Amino acid sequence: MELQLALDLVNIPEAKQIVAEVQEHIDIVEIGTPVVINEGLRAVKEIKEQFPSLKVLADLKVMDAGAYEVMKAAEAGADIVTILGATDDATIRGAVEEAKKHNTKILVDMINVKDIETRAREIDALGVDYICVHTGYDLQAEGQSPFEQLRIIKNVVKNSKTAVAGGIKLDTLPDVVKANPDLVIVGGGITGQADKKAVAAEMQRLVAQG
Ligand SMILES: O=C([C@H](O)CO)[C@H](O)[C@H](O)COP(=O)(O)O
Repeated sequence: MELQLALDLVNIPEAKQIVAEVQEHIDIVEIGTPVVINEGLRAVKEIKEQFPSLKVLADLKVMDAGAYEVMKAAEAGADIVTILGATDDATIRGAVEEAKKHNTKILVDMINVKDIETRAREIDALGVDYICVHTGYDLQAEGQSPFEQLRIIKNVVKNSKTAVAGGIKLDTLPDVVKANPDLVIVGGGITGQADKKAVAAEMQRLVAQG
C-alpha cells in the first residue's frame, strides 16, 4: 500500500516546501488540479526535478484528448496521470496506449460516476493502472466520503490497482487501511496540519501495516 500526498491549494514554492518537509514519509506527490490550472505543467516539471526519487502524479482529470494530454504530462516528468472515469472508453484507451510509450501510469478517477460497480468493471478491462474512488471537495462539504465506494471497487476490480481519495484524515485512515486499497491519497489531512511531518510519518506507519 502506498501513500500519496495531494497538493492542491498551494503555489510552486509552497509545494516544494511541503514536499521537502514530508518527503521521507510519502511515495507519490500529486500536483493537484488547482495547481496545474494556476501554474501549468511547470509545477510537475519542477517538483520532479527537485525530488527525483518521488513519483509525481499530474492530476489533470482528463476528459478528452487522452493521448495528447498524457504525452504532455509525461514530457513534463509525470509518472502517473489522471483520467476521468466518466469519460468515454476511447479517451481512456488513447491515454493507456500513450502512457505505455512513456512508461507512465494511468489513474482513473471515478469522481461523480453514478454506477461505480458497472463502470469500474468496464474500466478494469481497459488496462489502466489504478482505479480511484474519490469524493471531491464539494461533496465532502455535504458530508459525503468515499469509503463505501472503496468497498464496491475492491469487490469488482481484478486487474488494476485500487485507490481512494477524498477527505482522508489520521482518524479515518485505520478504517481505510482495513479496506486494503493499493494507494491512499491524502491532501488536507496532511497539508492542513500544523506538524505535517509528524502526521505524514504516522500515516506512513499505518499504511505500512496494510
Ligand atoms: O483531487 C482532489 C480534489 O478534486 C481537488 O483537486 C484532491 O487532491 C483530493 O480530494 C485529495 O485531497 P483531500 O480531499 O484534501 O484529502
